[in-house]
Amino acid sequence: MPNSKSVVILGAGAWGTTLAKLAAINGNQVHLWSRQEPLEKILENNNPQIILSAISMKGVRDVASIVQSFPLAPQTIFVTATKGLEPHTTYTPSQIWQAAFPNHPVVVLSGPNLSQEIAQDLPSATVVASKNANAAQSVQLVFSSHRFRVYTNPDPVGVELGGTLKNVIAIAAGICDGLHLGTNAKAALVTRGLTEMVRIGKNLGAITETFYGLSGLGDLLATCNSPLSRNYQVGYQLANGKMLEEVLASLPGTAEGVNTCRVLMEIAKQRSIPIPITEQVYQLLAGQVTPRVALDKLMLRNIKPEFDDFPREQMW
Ligand SMILES: NC(=O)C1=CN([C@@H]2O[C@H](COP(=O)(O)OP(=O)(O)OC[C@H]3O[C@@H](n4cnc5c(N)ncnc54)[C@H](OP(=O)(O)O)[C@@H]3O)[C@@H](O)[C@H]2O)C=CC1
Ligand SMILES: O=C(CO)COP(=O)(O)O
Repeated sequence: MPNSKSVVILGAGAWGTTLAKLAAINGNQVHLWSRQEPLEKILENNNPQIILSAISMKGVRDVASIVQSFPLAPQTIFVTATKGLEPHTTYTPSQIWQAAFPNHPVVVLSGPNLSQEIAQDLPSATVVASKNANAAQSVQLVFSSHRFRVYTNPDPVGVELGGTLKNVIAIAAGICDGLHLGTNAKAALVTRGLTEMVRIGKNLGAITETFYGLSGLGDLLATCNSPLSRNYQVGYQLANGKMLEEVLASLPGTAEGVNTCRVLMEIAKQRSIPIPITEQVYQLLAGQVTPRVALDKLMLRNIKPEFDDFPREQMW
């Protein structure tokens, strides 16, 4: 294949395995790494043009520092598909990769991508975002197929935060469905959840419009409406009376929203950003409130205008 690339995928979990298949379908030479094997051989023998990380948030920094110890071609592109935030530093995965490899292009891949559906060959779309347009376009070509439509976007911060912040709202959506609160409640929750995502995103330097695209609203809808989502499952099972430890132990894979929620509360406190839904999810995960009390606390907040920053000329 003339445009075939050497692609190393780090993390042989649900998402890494699915992305490896998508890249292989297009004739790329794909090498999937799980931490049971030595990374050295894969990196040294294959001269990767693209290194994609689908590692859970908790492993990103360690894996990035292992990769740092190997010589790489200067044009090697890093792609990150992790949806999480690092505790304490509050870094996003792409910030960790960019800090470890300051001279390499970094691309964020994120969208409404429940891996089980993609693995069944169902149609799906995603976004690849980077400050480096050429790098984003290269990654777009690697993964685009008749079943996986890949868009480029110049706002990596917004794309990455969309995929990360929606996980907390998906926990809340699972609670909403687990309590059988109805379609009106779910619509209100998801819409106000998007408002929280935009508020945090803008504060962290994202472009607002990005949150209304695939990686924001798109992923929010997919994750808040699917029992395939691990984050949704956390909320649903908590609403049905299970303990958090019990839910996490039985979950197939990682629910990043649990840790993301804790990190978001730190960010919101430092920057005085109001995020009431996230705050109730946080208190629920910490065992400080029951689902019903969290609901009442949200419904009984002070009444207020719908939008924080409606255009001045449109106000009364
Ligand atoms: N599944 C999905 O539908 C999607 C997932 N994502 C995101 O992708 C990321 C991975 O998700 P997913 O594949 O589903 O999760 P899984 O739990 O299935 O896999 C997690 C992966 O991370 C690796 N890992 C975990 N901790 C460490 C560590 N300390 N050091 C090295 N490797 C580690 C695991 O390795 P090992 O197997 O050796 O434990 C495994 O390869 C998450 O951030 C998730 O939000 C994004 C889009 C879709
Ligand atoms: O990010 C995802 C879909 O886009 C996967 O969601 P979960 O991690 O909640 O399963």
